[in-house]
Amino acid sequence: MKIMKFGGTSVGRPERMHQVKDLITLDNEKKIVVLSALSGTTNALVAIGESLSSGKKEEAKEKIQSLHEHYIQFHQDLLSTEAGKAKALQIINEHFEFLNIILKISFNEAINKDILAQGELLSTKLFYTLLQEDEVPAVFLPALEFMCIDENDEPNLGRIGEKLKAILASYPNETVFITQGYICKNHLNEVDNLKRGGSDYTASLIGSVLSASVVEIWTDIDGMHNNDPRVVDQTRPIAQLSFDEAAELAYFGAKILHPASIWPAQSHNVPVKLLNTMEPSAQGTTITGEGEGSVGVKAIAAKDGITAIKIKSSRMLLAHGFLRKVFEIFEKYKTSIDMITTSEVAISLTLDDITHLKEITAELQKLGKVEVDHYLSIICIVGNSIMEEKQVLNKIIDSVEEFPLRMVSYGGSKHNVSLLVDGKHKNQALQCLNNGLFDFK
Ligand SMILES: Nc1ncnc2c1ncn2[C@@H]1O[C@H](COP(=O)(O)OP(=O)(O)O)[C@@H](O)[C@H]1O
Ligand SMILES: N[C@@H](CC(=O)OP(=O)(O)O)C(=O)O
Repeated sequence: MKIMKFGGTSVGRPERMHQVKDLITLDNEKKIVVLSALSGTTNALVAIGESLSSGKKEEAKEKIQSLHEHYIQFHQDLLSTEAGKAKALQIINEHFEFLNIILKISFNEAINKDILAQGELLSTKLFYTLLQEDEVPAVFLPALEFMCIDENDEPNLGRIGEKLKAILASYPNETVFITQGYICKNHLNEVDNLKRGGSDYTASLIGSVLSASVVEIWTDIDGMHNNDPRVVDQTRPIAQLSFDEAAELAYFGAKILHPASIWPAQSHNVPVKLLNTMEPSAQGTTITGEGEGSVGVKAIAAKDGITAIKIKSSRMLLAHGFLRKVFEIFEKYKTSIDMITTSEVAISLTLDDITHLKEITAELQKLGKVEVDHYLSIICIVGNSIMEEKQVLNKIIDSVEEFPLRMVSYGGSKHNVSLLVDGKHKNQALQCLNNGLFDFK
């Protein structure tokens, strides 16, 4: 059994959906095909939810109308028979009728989650209609029947596995199963989701519970690049990464992968491949337990919107138990820390979730003087045992010498060096690191 996940860019145009159909029918291996919403759809649904939450019903109505028109055009280009088109139109109209009904009722967070789920429901149903039109045998597998998260929003692997295996057992002879990425049920049995970009996570969770042969993430680029191709000139795909390297890159901003999508595959040692739907023969990136191979810098990623907190106290570090008190405050507000450095009189740490910043700083002020800086970026340089490579830190520091460094984290893991810079310097710093650390001759 293999898992093939196709992102929004791979299903966002009718001709690309046809390519996806060709790719999933190339071999006879049993496969679960996980689809995201058409590119742009989840953003549009988020915008509809925002209009509704601020009481702007007319605005929401216009946004629903314009998305509806997009789908009407899409199905006409996707399908060729009158029967196929009629079926697709009926699906589209049902989902947009639902959105229009929501306009008339009072809005809340649970309804918002229902709105966000429409994208993946539409893409999978339209794709399934295309398969039916072309007489490709396949089973439609509703993710809401097996994908679930607990009261801490964590996937419940045991239950997912049990439910999914029970459903699959009723189709012993079928080879192609189509399901939705991103969406799930929560502990209240309401529709929920795995957070933005979460279809990769769906694929990896399924791959893990079924001990799949591989999880393939099909997207619009030929694998994980050594730097962010959206902002850096001259980047190249990396053929091989270890799970740890890939997890660090995803966590620190490499948009090609959802940050949580590595651990499920890693826990069952299922290889993950990043492949290009538009160029299926390209090698892509293979992520396994043994990415080890060559020592050295492999890639750079960056995470924006970081907040740094400095706690200064002359009574501090020599007093044992001080760090525990600081960490307990973050634990109380379920807020995780990314980077941390300490000195004799101060601790600096970074957060990307500032939902509870006010409460956290109020409590930290009881321990010392607190300074808060916003709009920072963490740049993460990842590679196998990079600390063993001579001069690596020198090269990194030399490359970014023109930018003030707010924090440097070295030694926390042998795979990673992290720098904290002002967000306005991020793009330039990424380019300078690319020039200083990689050879493009
Ligand atoms: N290090 C990186 N390597 C490859 N792609 C990256 C990297 N950092 C950012 N990206 C961006 O990630 C995009 C693919 O992710 P995404 O848009 O979520 O695709 P999909 O719609 O298939 O889920 C690429 O088009 C690329 O611009
Ligand atoms: N459609 C969802 C889930 C997702 O994973 O999308 P993509 O695979 O296009 O990043 C989102 O946009 O967040």
